Amino acid sequence: MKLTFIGGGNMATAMLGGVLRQGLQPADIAVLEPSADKRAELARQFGVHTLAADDRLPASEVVVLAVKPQQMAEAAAHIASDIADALVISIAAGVRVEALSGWLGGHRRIVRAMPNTPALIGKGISGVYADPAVDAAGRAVAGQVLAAAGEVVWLDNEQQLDPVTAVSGSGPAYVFYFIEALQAAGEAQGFSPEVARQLAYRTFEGAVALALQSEESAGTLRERVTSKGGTTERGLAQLASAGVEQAIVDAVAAATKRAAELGEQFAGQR
Ligand SMILES: NC(=O)C1=CN([C@@H]2O[C@H](COP(=O)(O)OP(=O)(O)OC[C@H]3O[C@@H](n4cnc5c(N)ncnc54)[C@H](O)[C@@H]3O)[C@@H](O)[C@H]2O)C=CC1
Ligand SMILES: O=C(O)[C@@H]1CCC=N1
Repeated sequence: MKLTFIGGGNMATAMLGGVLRQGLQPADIAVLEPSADKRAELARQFGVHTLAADDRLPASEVVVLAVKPQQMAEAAAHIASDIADALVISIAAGVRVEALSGWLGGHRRIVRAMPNTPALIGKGISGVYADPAVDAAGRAVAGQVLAAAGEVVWLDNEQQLDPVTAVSGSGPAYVFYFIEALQAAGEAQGFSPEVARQLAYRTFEGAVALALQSEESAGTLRERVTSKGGTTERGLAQLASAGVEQAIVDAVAAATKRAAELGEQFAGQR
């Protein structure tokens, strides 16, 4: 499979890690990236072929659009005459199939996906939506590319991509935020940064591994940690009185709204 990424930033780098680990050859992958420094780094790190902003696209079966929403119109217009019948996978937040199709000269073999950065180590999760014009073979190819990043959840309508973006696309940032806070809290109690880091990181790793393996809900596992009259009860009461659960609900609602705003912003643009 010949695969070309448009944009070689954070997310393309994360996905490259996944597809190479799955056995795709670096010689079959090209990345179009305007920054010379990033091109050099991509070639060094992955051995893939790199293209500068003005270069024409090589013949590709799959083209992954991995630029920011605000960069998409220009990036798509640049490749519109080179994509032939390639399957185009956009990973941009918000930007809808209609807008992409317009910038790509009416192309309809378009899949939208929302992966996340753990793709780099094959532990991502992607929500995926295919335009009805994409046939079963196209969906299978998209599934194969995204499976390299981790688990795949197919969506049957495009709107669902907005809350997927808010929950799992942005989600690693919420988790890192919590890890940072737990580490800082350990340091505030007098531990060195190294020890506080070890305590916080291993706690996350262990709790998530336990939750994934367990038949019990996260709520039941939480109750098992919480002894009556003990320390966890006191700590959780503090989280509840600070409204942390509602803050998480509000964060996801705000991120969903932002994804929808991005969709509106680029709808109907030519
Ligand atoms: N970072 C994340 O966790 C996730 C990001 N996304 C989506 O992935 C897309 C890319 O995000 P990041 O990788 O974080 O951004 P980034 O800024 O790291 O990467 C974008 C890259 O595109 C390049 N670029 C700019 N204009 C270009 C053009 N006209 N043609 C080709 N390349 C161009 C930039 O030089 C940059 O290296 C965004 O649309 C975002 O919504 C999706 C899931 C997760
Ligand atoms: O923050 C963003 O807009 C992108 C989409 C999901 C994660 N990063």
